[in-house]
Amino acid sequence: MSGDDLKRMAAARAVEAVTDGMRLGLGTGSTAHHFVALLGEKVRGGLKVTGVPTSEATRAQALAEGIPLTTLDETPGLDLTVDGADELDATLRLIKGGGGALLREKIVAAASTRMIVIADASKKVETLGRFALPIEVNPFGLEATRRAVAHVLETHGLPTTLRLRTAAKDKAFVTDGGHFILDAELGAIDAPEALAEALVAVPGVVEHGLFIGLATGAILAGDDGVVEYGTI
Ligand SMILES: O=C[C@H](O)[C@H](O)[C@H](O)COP(=O)(O)O
Repeated sequence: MSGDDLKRMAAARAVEAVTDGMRLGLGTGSTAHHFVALLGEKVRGGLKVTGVPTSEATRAQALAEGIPLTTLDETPGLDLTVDGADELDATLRLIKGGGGALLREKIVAAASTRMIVIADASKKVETLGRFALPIEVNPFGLEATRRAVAHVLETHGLPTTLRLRTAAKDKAFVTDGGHFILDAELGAIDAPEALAEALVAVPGVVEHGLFIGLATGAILAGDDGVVEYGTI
């Protein structure tokens, strides 16, 4: 089975957890894309939900699918967010932001009673850090912020190389919020909670891709089938 088939399989299981009247956070990325497409089919079949998209890309997809949308200003509390992840560990700590949507994803997940992660089974790791940690920063003072972030990494015994994420033609990638992303190749993050706290304390850091205490369940699809963790 292809990786994309596995993502769709995980998304299909998550759609089963959606019930009439739910206020949903709609994730971003290739796995969440399957979820939004499958949810759209259900909505066209009569399911009544409202969604808050976590990116402009997901907003456009959800609108095309006919999914009614709301905002966190109109609807500050959500029942369930379904989103992909770049990595997750056994305690449902995540790295997210490979697609650059981490800030809105984290705000939406934090506003949700439940968050279900959907992914192919290859995303599960023993120790977070194989995937480069995205750190979203304000463009103002980029070099000073980069130095301060490198210092935090050094004090946590981690590699300090930070790569400014680029888009087409070597231009800096710009998030939906107008920020840049520094990707940190860390290898293994032994103390994600401490690192998360230290990173948000750096002026200029808007958010980082460590999602801790947000996911309440996970659906992972592998060649042997679907495995669920936590509460679905
Ligand atoms: O910024 C992007 C998000 O955090 C995605 O949910 C994450 O990168 C996983 O994406 P995918 O499902 O495409 O692997």
